[in-house]
Amino acid sequence: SANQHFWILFSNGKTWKEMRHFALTTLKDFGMGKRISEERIVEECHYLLTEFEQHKGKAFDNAQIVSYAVSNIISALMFGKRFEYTDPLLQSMVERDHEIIYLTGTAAIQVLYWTFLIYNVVPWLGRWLKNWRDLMHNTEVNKEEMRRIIADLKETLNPDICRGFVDVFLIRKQSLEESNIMDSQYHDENLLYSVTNLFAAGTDTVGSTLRWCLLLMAKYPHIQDQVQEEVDRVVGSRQVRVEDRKMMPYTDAVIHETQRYANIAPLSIPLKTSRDVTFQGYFIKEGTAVFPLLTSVLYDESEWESPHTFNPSHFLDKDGKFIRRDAFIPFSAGRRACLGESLAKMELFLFVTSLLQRFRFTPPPGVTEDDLDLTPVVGFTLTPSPHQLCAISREGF
Ligand code: HEM
Repeated sequence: SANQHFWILFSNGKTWKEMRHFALTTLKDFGMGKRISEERIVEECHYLLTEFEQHKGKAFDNAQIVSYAVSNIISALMFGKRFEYTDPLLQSMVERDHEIIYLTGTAAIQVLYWTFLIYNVVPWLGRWLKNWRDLMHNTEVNKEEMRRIIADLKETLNPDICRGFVDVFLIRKQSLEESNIMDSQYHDENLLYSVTNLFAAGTDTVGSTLRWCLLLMAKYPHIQDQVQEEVDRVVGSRQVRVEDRKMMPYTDAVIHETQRYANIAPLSIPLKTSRDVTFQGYFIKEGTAVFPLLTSVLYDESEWESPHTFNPSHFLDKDGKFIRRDAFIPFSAGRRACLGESLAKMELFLFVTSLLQRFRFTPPPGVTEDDLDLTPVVGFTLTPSPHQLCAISREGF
């Protein structure tokens, strides 16, 4: 069934509980949010910077390369290895994930249109069916590629050296089979879904947030000035580290404000009520599908001084110290909240600071800051419209 394509993201009950718990503990064992993932991200930053450097200050679209770098962080956790940016397998995985996320969004949105705009059914139906077919096709190819990678890992499995999430899963599966436990959740399909889900959830989200941040820096050069002043003062020309963050309230505020303003997962993920609830005077029966609109919180007029403006001061007090805000919930909240939050935050901080330490981001020649368009492309997530930026090497680097 369609549901099966979506494992932790779109499953419920026993499977979700067991798989979420397994994913969380295994990823933590492999250093999600800890020093070891910091090392991986730092290593990946070097590859990414080299790639940006090669454009020698000329304008280019950074979408693909940013996704490759981010995808490699998940690969490291899943498979214990990174891919070269020129590897066709990496390129195809990233491209297909991207399309799946876009097509899922258009499919969901078009279903809504379909329900409400009955008059338009005929023209929409054709487009919708085509998108649905593309989505199913991409999902199949994606699964095929993952199956191959998993098969390779299975062949070279050595219980003494766990390379990543996939190995842990396979070893758990083997030992359950040896104990004749038949009804476990540790079977090939769940492994496949968990790996594809973690890629889907962890690549486009971080990649598009990073790209929003660079675009916003190019659009608002006075804000970029302040980040770079802070990076130069606190980090200088050495490698940036996660522990630097507490000394960098302005940069931290800029990253938080990027996440708030970019609002990349406006609908979060559809959930089901686990019991009857009354919300704002409405009675909602147990088992009803609900879409938590994160936009309504991230752009709440009663919470934010200027919700529709990119304004890092939302996260700074009058002395320039970083302040947490309760209405900052880009990762959603509660039991189903994002499982990768700690990893995502670490990636964003290290990638953003490393890039701004080395490069000045500007619009292409002949394009003004005002011309840079902040209208998102609407899929399941909101990504920046296709654009080019110059990454100009800063003095001393
Ligand atoms: C800027 C980056 C990210 C943002 C904004 C983000 C946001 C979200 C949101 C809004 C949800 C839905 C929560 C809900 O339904 O209440 C979610 C779920 C999830 N995210 Fe993330 N995410 C990000 C990065 C990541 C990363 C790096 C990973 C992988 C390690 C990840 C893995 C997941 C998973 C597995 C779920 C499903 C959890 C469940 O249903 O139990 N995310 N994320």
